[in-house]
Amino acid sequence: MRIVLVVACALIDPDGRILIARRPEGKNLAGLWEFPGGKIEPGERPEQSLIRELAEELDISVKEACLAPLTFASYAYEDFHLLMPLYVCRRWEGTPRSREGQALKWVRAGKLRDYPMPPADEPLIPHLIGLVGA
Ligand SMILES: Nc1nc2c([nH]c(=O)n2[C@H]2C[C@H](O)[C@@H](COP(=O)(O)OP(=O)(O)OP(=O)(O)O)O2)c(=O)[nH]1
Ligand SMILES: [Mg+2]
Repeated sequence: MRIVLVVACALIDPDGRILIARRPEGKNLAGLWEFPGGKIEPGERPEQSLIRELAEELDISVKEACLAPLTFASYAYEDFHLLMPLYVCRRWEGTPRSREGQALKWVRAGKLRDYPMPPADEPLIPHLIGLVGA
């Protein structure tokens, strides 16, 4: 089974809400809500990949010291095994805006279940509720 390493981030605003993004039509898992992030490219450290993805997708600038590891997802999709560290970040520069056509939404951790997410993400929700409350 091919292991695909993806890094993702829960941005948390001062109200304790979390940013999720809707996967575009045409991609796998289209229409599901995910944490911003993406695949690690050759030669990158995970934190570098995440900083790059957050700039590409959301137009924000994040310092490595502002990324804290929370937990990870490990999930067997049909054609690959996803291993996805989830970081949290409460400090960034700029205002997140969608640069790749994804719908964005700030939601309370206790409301994440109202937004269909990839199956890999579901076990992450209790960790976020534990961190910021429902
Ligand atoms: N960014 C992100 N990806 C997730 C989450 N949950 C989950 O199963 N994934 C999966 C979906 C994709 O298969 C992969 C993310 O990689 P990606 O967003 O860079 O890649 P992609 O397949 O959308 O696009 P591409 O680069 O292959 O064109 O991880 C999540 O919460 N955030
Ligand atoms: Mg992505």
